[in-house]
Amino acid sequence: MPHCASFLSSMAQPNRVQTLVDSGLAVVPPQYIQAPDHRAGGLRHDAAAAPPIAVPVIDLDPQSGDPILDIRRACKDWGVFQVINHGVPISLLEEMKRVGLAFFRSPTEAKLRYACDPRFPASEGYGSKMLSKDGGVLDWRDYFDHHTLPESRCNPNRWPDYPDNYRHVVGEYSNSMKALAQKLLRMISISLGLAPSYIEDVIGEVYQNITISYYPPCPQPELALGLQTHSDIGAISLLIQDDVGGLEVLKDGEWVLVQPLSDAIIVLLSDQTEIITNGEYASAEHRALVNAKQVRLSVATFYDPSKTRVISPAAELITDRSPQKYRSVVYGDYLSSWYGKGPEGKRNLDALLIHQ
Ligand SMILES: O=C(O)CCC(=O)C(=O)O
Ligand SMILES: [Fe+2]
Repeated sequence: MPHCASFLSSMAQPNRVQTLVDSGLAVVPPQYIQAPDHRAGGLRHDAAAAPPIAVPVIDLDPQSGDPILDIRRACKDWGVFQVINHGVPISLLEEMKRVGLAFFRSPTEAKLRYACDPRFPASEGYGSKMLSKDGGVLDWRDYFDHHTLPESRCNPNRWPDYPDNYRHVVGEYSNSMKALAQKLLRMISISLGLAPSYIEDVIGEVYQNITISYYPPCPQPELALGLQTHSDIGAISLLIQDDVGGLEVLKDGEWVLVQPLSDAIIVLLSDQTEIITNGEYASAEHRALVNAKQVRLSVATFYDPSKTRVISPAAELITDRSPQKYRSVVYGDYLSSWYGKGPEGKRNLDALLIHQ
């Protein structure tokens, strides 16, 4: 029975936002409508409304001076900054976005060959719903998640094989992001007076995931979010975005748009860095807005500890004036709680707070 067969195949293929949009949707389905106090009102493309404050841009070129002081200030005041002259070829940033977009522009059946397994959170591949819990508001986003490090979990055969150079580009991009994350974590450790390798030593063997996010145009952008408010879970995230704009970070209670800069890489401090630094540097709360007209694409590289690592505040940063703020946590436990409950701002980090 054709009717039955098509019903079964739609059951087997979880919805993607892009498929909904391609079906000619004029309104946002109820599962994607945010509660009124979570709504962003959509992306305001209003040239006159230049932000009164902007996310810091730090030049990493050693000829331009010592960036450690700038990094300290940006980590303390923002938890997010953009870096330029970072050593990663701009052509590689462009190529990474280009192959990602080509994958999302390919036919649905071709994309579904790489569908992630919806039974497991953060499973590799093409997906849309990130959290394992049911009933939460859904993000207006599709994604492709690649497991890139350690080598034992990296299998490029599970990545798209088109365009021809897709797998090669992701491999090169992974190497470049690893080198940049190591450089930044060393600078961040130094900026706190810790040994340069301090944060890397706590993290242990690195787990790196590269997630391409694809945000289709949204018929009612004022009602939905591309990605709900969250801070990233691991140690540090490196993000590139196209020129559409939509990433916002929370700064002193105000949402600030991260201005797209084609040669920059956005650095977001994540929750484990907040714990290790005993709250000296807080992880960045951020969200992604959608808009009615344009597709938006970003590529996030997450640099995270191994699941068995115990993450604790650095003893060197605990003093009488700054007592221990967080309990220690096994990273794998933190991860399970996050994927089970969802972010809701920073609730998973708040659960570790030691109340003085
Ligand atoms: O698309 C963006 O700008 C944000 C992506 C992000 O925050 C994430 O993947 O965790
Ligand atoms: Fe994020």
